Amino acid sequence: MPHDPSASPSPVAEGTPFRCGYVALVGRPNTGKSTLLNQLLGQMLSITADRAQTTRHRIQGVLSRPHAQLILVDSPGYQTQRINPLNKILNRTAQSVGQQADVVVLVTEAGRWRRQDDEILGWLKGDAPVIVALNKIDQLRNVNEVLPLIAQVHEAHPGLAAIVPICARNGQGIEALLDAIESNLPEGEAIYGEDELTDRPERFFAAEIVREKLFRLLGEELPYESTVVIDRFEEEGNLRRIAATIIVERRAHKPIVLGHGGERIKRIASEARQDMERMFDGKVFLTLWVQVRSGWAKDAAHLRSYGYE
Ligand SMILES: Nc1nc2c(ncn2[C@@H]2O[C@H](COP(=O)(O)OP(=O)(O)OP(=O)(O)O)[C@@H](O)[C@H]2O)c(=O)[nH]1
Repeated sequence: MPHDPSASPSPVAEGTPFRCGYVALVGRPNTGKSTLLNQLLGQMLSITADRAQTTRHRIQGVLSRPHAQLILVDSPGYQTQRINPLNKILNRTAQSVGQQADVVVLVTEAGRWRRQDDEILGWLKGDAPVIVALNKIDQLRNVNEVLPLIAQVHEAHPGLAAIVPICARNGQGIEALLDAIESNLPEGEAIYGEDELTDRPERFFAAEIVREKLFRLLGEELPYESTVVIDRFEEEGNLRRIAATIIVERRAHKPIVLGHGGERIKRIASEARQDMERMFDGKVFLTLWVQVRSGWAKDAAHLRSYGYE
């Protein structure tokens, strides 16, 4: 809406503007991305299943702050890094992530700057603002040891939005990192309303874990229009009984997901169950089905037209 200078200023114009956008964590293996994500997860909300499953992003959670909504997304490179040669992945990550995210956080290690870190930064140039998180500062003898590295990275990559030393394991520096991310997000209203967010993320994560296994084990064969629905999620003490359905659009997709003699679906189920047991810290009985439901993708396309993706 055009600004009318004669109108009395809105509260937003007077105060801090609200910011909202997609944030991606990238980096070479073992730098602490998962640990950082877990550190953030404690503060994050998840999205109700319908909305999350319309997307090609893997949304990991939404962080609501007084003046910002941060939507953490996974990058394709991050998802596939275990089944692809490193360079191909980093390249792919860098190529796609700038288009996917409004802010990119390169997670690397304070004591171990590598040539690959420079390469990733080179690839990321020109897209979204990039913040470098120098992780594992607890491994330094003295935290001031990080200062020369900050100067060095700053000189080599003057376009960086921020360089923030952190310890993903104990949470040190995380607030500063969040502030840096927030100030680099575009101004805009929250994408997710309160009614779309839940503070009971387990169900959501169960679906996400199955989706991740599908992605990892099917790779290029993964039918574009597939989704995962949690049919049942029951807790009995430390045991969770979870039933999930992988929905595909065409009959021909079903054998791809099942694999020869059902081998693939068994592996998806077994790996997903192990991840869930780790995440939920308890026993999991997982039942997995594959169902053909023509037409569901049209609904998804309809939801996408709300502007998501
Ligand atoms: N000392 C220390 N170790 C950390 C910190 N953050 C992560 N680590 C350790 O670094 C190792 C790798 O951490 P992950 O979080 O799995 O790293 P990642 O980048 O997700 O790894 P990939 O999944 O291989 O890409 C683990 O052993 C973590 O415990 C930290 O702040 N300090």
